[in-house]
Amino acid sequence: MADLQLSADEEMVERLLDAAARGDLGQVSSVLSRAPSLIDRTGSRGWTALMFGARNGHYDVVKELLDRGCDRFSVNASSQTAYDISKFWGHGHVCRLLGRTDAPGENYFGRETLDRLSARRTDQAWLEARRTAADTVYLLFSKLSPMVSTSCRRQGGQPELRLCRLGHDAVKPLLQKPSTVLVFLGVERTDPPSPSCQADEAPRDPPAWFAVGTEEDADEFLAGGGEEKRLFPRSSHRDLLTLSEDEAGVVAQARSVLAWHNRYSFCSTCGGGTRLEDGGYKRSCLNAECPSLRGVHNTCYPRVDPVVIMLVIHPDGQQCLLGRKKMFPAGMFSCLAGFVEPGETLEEAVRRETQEESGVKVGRVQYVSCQPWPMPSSLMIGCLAVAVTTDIRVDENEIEEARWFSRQQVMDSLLDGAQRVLTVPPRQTIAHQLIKHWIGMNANL
Ligand SMILES: NC(=O)C1=CN([C@@H]2O[C@H](COP(=O)(O)OP(=O)(O)OC[C@H]3O[C@@H](n4cnc5c(N)ncnc54)[C@H](OP(=O)(O)O)[C@@H]3O)[C@@H](O)[C@H]2O)C=CC1
Ligand SMILES: [Mg+2]
Ligand SMILES: [Mg+2]
Ligand SMILES: [Mg+2]
Ligand SMILES: [Zn+2]
Repeated sequence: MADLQLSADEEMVERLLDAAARGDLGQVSSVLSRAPSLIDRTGSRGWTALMFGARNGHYDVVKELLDRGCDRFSVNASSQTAYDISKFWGHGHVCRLLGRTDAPGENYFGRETLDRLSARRTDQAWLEARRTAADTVYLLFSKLSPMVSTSCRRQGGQPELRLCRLGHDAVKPLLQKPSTVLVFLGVERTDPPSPSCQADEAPRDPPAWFAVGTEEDADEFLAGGGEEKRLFPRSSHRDLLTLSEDEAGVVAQARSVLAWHNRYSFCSTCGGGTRLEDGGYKRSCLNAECPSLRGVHNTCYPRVDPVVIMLVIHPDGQQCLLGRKKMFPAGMFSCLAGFVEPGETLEEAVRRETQEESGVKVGRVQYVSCQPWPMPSSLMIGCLAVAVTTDIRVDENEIEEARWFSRQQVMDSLLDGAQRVLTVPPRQTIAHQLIKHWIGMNANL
């Protein structure tokens, strides 16, 4: 009986997906009126009805699915949303309907979920009151790895990770250890108070968030999760990419600052001991004679390392230059990248790193968007660059191979097609977004 029900469901899903792909609004509405729960069901390679409608530019179908509350952010096996698909195939009217609620140019790790309230970092009394407030959220990091819980819901085959939010009581013993680092991350963003609020009611501070960092194993915390399975992921590069966009933004901030504390416990000018200040955003030298305390004391603040990352376009406009490092998985190629050096403009860094790594000379450089990359503190500055020469000679210390790939080859890889000759990095990387940006620049695709 259960099998029969299952196959009846599957048949309905097939009918729904087929109707969405054909633009048959009547059929889509009729299936969903009878079985509303099928709205986000997927067919082969994770395609939903919304994606099929978006792929073929069926405005009415997309609108109907959105009105019925479908999940506009679900991704297929190639990590594309319905928006990505409609943009890729040039259906501008459907793109506008699907409208992005994220800011233009926003990348993974880039979302400012909290209000950092940096002016409050020096207000000791306020910080102390927030530390012990009942609604304060603590994120625990052990050896720079955040404590997360796994959910049953699977996204692209991987379990979804969520940050564990602890209260003050849970972390109190840890906060008393001198080696523990505490960083004030900010407060939750709230809507402005509604006019119905009593004028004489004092506005309450929104919940504050702190990051607690320890270099010790903190496995005793893993047991406190009840039903949920808690863990400290050990592969930061891979596991951190499975957080939600909101949580990834908080982790980018917290992990970078904690990594700085971890590596800079002593004064870099005189080697003396240091004291934590400004809610964990400053380390001042304890030696009153230290030059780091006079003039510009920028050594006291967390570091950010600017890195240019560039998609270099062939002078014919139809190919792009991608390279692979030895450590990349087989078949994966990515944009070239390199650290900006002191006294260098972004444009010059793009030209220098491209020539060093591939031998290709670059002319015009255009900024696209940027991405904090908290492993440990890079700021990836994404650019498109136009090559003026095409011969490739790789720097084998850095790059194993670099090649020109045609627009079609890149499209096949983004769509996970059978003709794929390369794999591009996952959607959470700015490299992926730059590649997609270039493909999307041609509206006829
Ligand atoms: N989000 C994304 O899409 C991508 C992110 N990245 C990130 O960009 C960063 C830089 O790219 P990469 O190609 O390695 O850079 P580079 O091409 O500049 O080469 C890196 C090497 O240069 C040396 N180096 C020079 N200055 C610095 C500095 N300030 N910090 C660290 N190393 C420095 C290091 O050598 P040594 O170790 O011998 O001292 C390092 O191995 C990496 O951290 C990488 O994780 C890269 C590509 C894609
Ligand atoms: Mg380099
Ligand atoms: Mg490089
Ligand atoms: Mg370099
Ligand atoms: Zn000092």
